[in-house]
Amino acid sequence: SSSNTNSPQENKMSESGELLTELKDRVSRSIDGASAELHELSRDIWSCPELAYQESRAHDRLVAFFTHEQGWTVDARFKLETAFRAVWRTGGVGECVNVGFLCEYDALPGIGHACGHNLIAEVGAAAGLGLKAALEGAQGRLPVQVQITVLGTPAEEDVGGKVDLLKEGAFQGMDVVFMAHPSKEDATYLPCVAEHDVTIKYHGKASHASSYPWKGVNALDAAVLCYTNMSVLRQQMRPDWRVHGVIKHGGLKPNIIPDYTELEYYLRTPTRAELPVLKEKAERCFRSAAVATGCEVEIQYARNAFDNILRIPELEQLFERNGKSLGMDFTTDEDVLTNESGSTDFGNVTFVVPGIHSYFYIGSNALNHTPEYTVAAGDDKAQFFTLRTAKALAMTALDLLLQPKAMQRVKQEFIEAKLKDEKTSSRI
Ligand SMILES: NCCCC[C@H](NC(=O)CCN)C(=O)O
Repeated sequence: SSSNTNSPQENKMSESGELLTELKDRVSRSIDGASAELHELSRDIWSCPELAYQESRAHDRLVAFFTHEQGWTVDARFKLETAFRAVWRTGGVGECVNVGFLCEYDALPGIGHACGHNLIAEVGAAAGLGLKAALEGAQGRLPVQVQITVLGTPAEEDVGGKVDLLKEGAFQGMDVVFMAHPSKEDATYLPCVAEHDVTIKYHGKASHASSYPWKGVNALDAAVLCYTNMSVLRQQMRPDWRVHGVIKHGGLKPNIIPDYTELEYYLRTPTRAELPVLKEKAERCFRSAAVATGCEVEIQYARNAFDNILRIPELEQLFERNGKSLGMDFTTDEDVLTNESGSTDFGNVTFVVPGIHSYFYIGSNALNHTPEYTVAAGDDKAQFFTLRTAKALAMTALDLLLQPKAMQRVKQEFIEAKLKDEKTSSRI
C-alpha cells in the first residue's frame, strides 16, 4: 500500500476537491433525473403567456411544482400577488449561507414568450433542485450551513418586479444571487444598460378639422413634434445612449382635431448615473413640442428605474469554468460583448446582493423579442441548453459554498464594484 506523504492541509484540500467533484456530478444527475418535470413546467408557462403582474397561472404552476417537491417551504404570493418563494435549508446549526436563484415568467404583448422567460423559470427551478440534491448528499461534510432560496420575480418586461420586491425586503439576508437569460449566445455577461420609461401625454382641444380648424389645439402635432425632437436629439447623443418610443394614442378620426395623444419612451444609458443627464435633454424635447402647439403636457415616469448590472468577476469566472466543463461555448465576438443589450431589473438587485446574470444559447439564431424567438423558446431543442445552464449555475454555487475563499472574493469584489460606481457617479 502507498503511504500518504501529503501535509494535513494538502489532504484537506484534496478531500474538499473530491467532495466538490462528487457534488457537481450529483447536480448534473439530479437535474437530468427531473428533466421531464422541468420541461413540462416551462412548456406550461410558454403555452399560456401572461403579461407583467398578471402571471397568476405561471405563479400557481411554479408554486405547485415546489409544493410537490419534497422538503421545500413554499410561500405563494410572496410579498406581491404573482411572486413566490421556495426555501430549503440544510439541517445543522452554525453560519448559514443563503443562495438565491431567480425565476422570471412574464411574457410580451402580442408575441408571447419572445424573451424566453419560461426558460428562466425553468433554469431557476432546476438550479434550486440540483443544488438541493447535491447538498442533501453532503450533510455533515459541508463547511457551512446553506439556505437555498428560489424567488419568483414577476414583471421584468414592464415595471420591474424585482425592484418592487427589493422595496419589500425580499432579498434581505441573501448572500449571492444567480439567474440566466436566454439569448442567441452563451455569455457570462452582456452590457445591460440602465433604463427609465416615461409616458408623455399631450392635451389639446378638439374641433372640426375642416370647418373651424383654427378653434382647435392639435395634440397629434405635439406628439409628432415630440417624436421628431427626440429623433433630432439622437444625433447629439452619446453613441451608447438609447431612446426609442411609440405613439400609443394618436387621435380618433381625421376630421376631429385630436385633443389627446400619448407616447411612451424608453430612455437608456450604460450606467444609472448618466440617466438624469439624458432625462433632462428628453424633457426639453417633450416640453418644447407642447410650447410649439399650445398643448398642455404631462410627463409621467414609470414607478421604477432599472439600474445597470454591477459585475462580479469571480462569479463570472467560476460560471465560465463550470459552463465550459459542460460544453458551453462562450462567445468571443467583441461586437456582441461590447454592444448594449437590453435592460433588466436584476441590475437593481446587483447593487444590494452580489450576483450574476449570464446568458445562454437555446439552439436557435433567432433574435429576442421576435416571433421566431417565441417558437425557439418553446422548442424541445431549447431543453438541453436550458438544463445545462442550470447545472452550471448550481455548480458555481457549490464552488462558493465549498471554497470559503471564493465567497470572500465575491464579497470583496462586490464592495469594490460599489465603490467604483460611486466614484464614477460623482464625476458625472
Ligand atoms: N421598462 C421595460 C423593461 C424592458 C426590459 C427589456 N429587457 C430585455 O429585453 C432583456 C431582458 N428580458 C428591455 O430591455 O427592453
